[in-house]
Amino acid sequence: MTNRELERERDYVAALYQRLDAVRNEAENALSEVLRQTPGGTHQHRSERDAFARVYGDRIAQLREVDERLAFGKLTTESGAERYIGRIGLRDDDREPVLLDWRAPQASAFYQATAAHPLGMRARRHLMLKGRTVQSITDDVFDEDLLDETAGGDSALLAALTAQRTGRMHDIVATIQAEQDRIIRSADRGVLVVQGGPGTGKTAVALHRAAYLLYEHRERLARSGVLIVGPSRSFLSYIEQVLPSLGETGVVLSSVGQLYPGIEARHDDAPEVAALKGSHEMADLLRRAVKSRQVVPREPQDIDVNGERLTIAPELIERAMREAWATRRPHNVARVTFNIAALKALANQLAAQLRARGNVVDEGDMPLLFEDLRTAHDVKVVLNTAWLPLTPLKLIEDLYARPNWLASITQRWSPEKRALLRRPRGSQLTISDIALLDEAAELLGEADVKAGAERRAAEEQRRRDLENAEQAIRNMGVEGRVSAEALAEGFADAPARMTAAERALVDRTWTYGHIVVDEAQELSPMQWRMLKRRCPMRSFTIVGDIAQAASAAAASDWRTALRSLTDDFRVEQLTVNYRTPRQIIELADRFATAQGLPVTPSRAVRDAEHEVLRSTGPLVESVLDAVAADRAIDSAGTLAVIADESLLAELHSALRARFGPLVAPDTESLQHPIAVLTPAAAKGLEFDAVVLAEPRRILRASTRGAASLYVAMTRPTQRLRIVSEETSPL
Ligand SMILES: Nc1ncnc2c1ncn2[C@@H]1O[C@H](COP(=O)(O)OP(=O)(O)OP(=O)(O)O)[C@@H](O)[C@H]1O
Repeated sequence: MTNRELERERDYVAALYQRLDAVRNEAENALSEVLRQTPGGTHQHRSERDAFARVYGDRIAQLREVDERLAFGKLTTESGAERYIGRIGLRDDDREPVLLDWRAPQASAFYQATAAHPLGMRARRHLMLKGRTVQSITDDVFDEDLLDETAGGDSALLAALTAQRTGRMHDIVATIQAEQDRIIRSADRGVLVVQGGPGTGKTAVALHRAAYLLYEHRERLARSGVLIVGPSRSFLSYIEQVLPSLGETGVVLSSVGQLYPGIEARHDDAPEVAALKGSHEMADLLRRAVKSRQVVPREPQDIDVNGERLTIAPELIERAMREAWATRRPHNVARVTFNIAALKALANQLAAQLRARGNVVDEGDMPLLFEDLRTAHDVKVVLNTAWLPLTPLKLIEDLYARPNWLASITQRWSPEKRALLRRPRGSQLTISDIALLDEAAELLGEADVKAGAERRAAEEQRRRDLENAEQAIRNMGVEGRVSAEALAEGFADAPARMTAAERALVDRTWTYGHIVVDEAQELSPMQWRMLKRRCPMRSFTIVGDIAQAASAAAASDWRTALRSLTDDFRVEQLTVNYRTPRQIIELADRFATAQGLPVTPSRAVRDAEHEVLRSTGPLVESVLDAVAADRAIDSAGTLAVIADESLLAELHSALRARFGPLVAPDTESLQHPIAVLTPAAAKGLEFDAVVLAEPRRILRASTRGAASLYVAMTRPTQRLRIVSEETSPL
């Protein structure tokens, strides 16, 4: 029976691949057709041709991405109808669906149906493919009458969980579990927090949810974009394949250190500095800092305008300032109002002065006087001293590098607290600085009024491009096959041509349709403020584990953590650990609970083949031995040596000397079988095996040492070895 079933599935899946090839051919033919059209005609024609070529090119690339495991499941309904589930939807020549996109509502029973709640289904079948061929099938039967005909066999989930890790995260589309599926498909509005212990699939769920939302709200989100924020660059490279493999390419991935366009911060400050920079009070401090750059002079100022002496009274400056403040615009924008108000008042004063000396000055002369004053050096100096144009970088650098100024705006701070911010100009920006720069940019506004106007013009152009694209699609008769948004992106002249995702990355003021934040427990109030500005509609998926919060600026519960974002959020819990075998997670949870961390207990789906091993002895030697012993068990898997920063360099060079090119060249890379990492760099990642070097050192490294150690212990999918010089706290 099983063989017959297997053959049947092979035939069906083979037909699906034929269909995929046919669709791809269609796109390739359409592309060649477009490219064959002779260039020439109007600029508009050429631009349309290029845009169509780009859209078809993208479609072909997308169809290539979904080749692997195109179909992975089948539902049999109570009436006997069969629905195949895959990475994308496909229809046959008669437009009948032959493969359902996993995100379609009719596919949801594949993930949700159970024997107790079969949701109108008789059976669910998992199809395991190798290349384009079905290798095996496993069935869950919800109807006892069908038991005879079913295949049985290994669970697809266990096969996925025990598979060797490659250093890159894979999609879980074939084996999403019911509790995960509910979260993935929940409504996009508002703020959703997904809390779960390590390895419960939070990252996987977050990424699949992004893919789901893009499917469900394609039009809106293609225009505004989805942003995924992760803790580090190495984490982003770990997850970057997942969405393309689900056919989604337009998502913006960014680490917190990359959220300010044009700058990439890769290192953070010392914990107590990061905690201060991340705290709410920095928002007030920056506001005061900006305000302190709007100064009414104490004394009247005597100036010279083309040989004419003028005295500028402090009251004149103050009145102009009041006018500017009334606009409630940011500093640099309001400065324009200030300047105009001051120049007008000065022009009146100058006119009165000239008239008093018997000159005739009428209304027609006023623009000339205004212009004379605007270009006069002395006037510029006075107005700039009163209201200096500022860039975010200059404001932040001054704040750190000018202790007297800092003291003048932080009178209630202790000298020790101020000293935390002290730093010479030109120092490298840290991850914590990024949110401060962003806050400063918000308070300052566009320094260059022209740049603002150019941006508005570009937005207007994009709107027109979109209308033209819609028209071009109607003209070509390809409605529903090509999206106007994608086509419009191709209209821009080559150097400026950017996808929505690319535009979002370079534009600080871009607002996204949805933001996914991973390892969200680490974010500081200032970082949440920055993210709130990136999505004023507050449509967020926030995933994390409060017990793993290791950064100094992190909060210890979600309500406090999210205070700068919203009070109104819903929390979903994930409770099954898919990564870490029972023995390891039990040890880790016991340790974390004893340390007072707010652990969310999770149930492991499997037992380890190997118990947790402990060894003591001279550290470097013992680590080398532990790595060698593990390679003897599995020479092809991934292994991470995790240690406190202070031990990293020594361990890394010893490992390089012993294991050569198997070891990553630096302490960030993941593309080698053996990685050497701090707990912070290992955050969110996983390896077949972990060698944990000198846990006591990690525990004592900071006030959040216990959380770092908890993170480190929960990285392995198979084996954990704990190595220490003397006794270990574990
Ligand atoms: N339904 C599933 N099917 C197959 N694999 C799964 C499933 N859910 C999770 N996994 C796997 O479990 C591992 C852990 O998932 P993930 O990294 O998303 O966990 P996490 O909760 O984000 O962990 P951490 O808090 O440690 O960052 C990954 O390898 C993921 O692919």
